[in-house]
Amino acid sequence: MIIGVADTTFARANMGAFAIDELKRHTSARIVRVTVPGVKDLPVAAKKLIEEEKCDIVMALGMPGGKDQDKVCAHEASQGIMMAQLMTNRHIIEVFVHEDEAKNDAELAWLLEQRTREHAVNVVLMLTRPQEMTKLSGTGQRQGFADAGPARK
Ligand SMILES: Cc1nc2c(=O)[nH]c(=O)nc-2n(C[C@H](O)[C@H](O)[C@H](O)CO)c1C
Repeated sequence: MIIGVADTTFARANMGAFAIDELKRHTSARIVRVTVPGVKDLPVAAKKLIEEEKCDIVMALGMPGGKDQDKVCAHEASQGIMMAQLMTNRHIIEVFVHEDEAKNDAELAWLLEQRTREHAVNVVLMLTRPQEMTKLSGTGQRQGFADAGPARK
């Protein structure tokens, strides 16, 4: 099994390093990493990891900024990532932390790491123990901030 990790220099933390550290805690799968400038470069990076590096699944890690043009970029990048998934029939787990989700730098640093790590666990489960994901179905999981939990009647 091979896991791809694509991250960006635009992000304000080393999301790739967090992902690889967490993946290694849960799997001995080979990991291939690539770093690109920004989120709009992630779709082709992920597609190349799948097609050229034979990755079974890819984490696409990015941090959209807080400006309007950043949000447009992020939307375009998401669409590209979805297209790459459909073209390759492989999951590309998009891990985006929007800069304005956090109330300050400290919270942003924490969120960039926490969301990345929690999605790395998802990736390992999806790849190696998908039945464990099914056990979590409908439980209101969130990555980073607190889980929402299941809705109650
Ligand atoms: C406006 C803008 N905003 C972001 C952003 O919020 N987050 C990010 O990771 N990258 C951004 N970029 C850079 C583009 O994603 C891309 O790297 C360049 O357009 C070069 O292809 C751009 C150009």
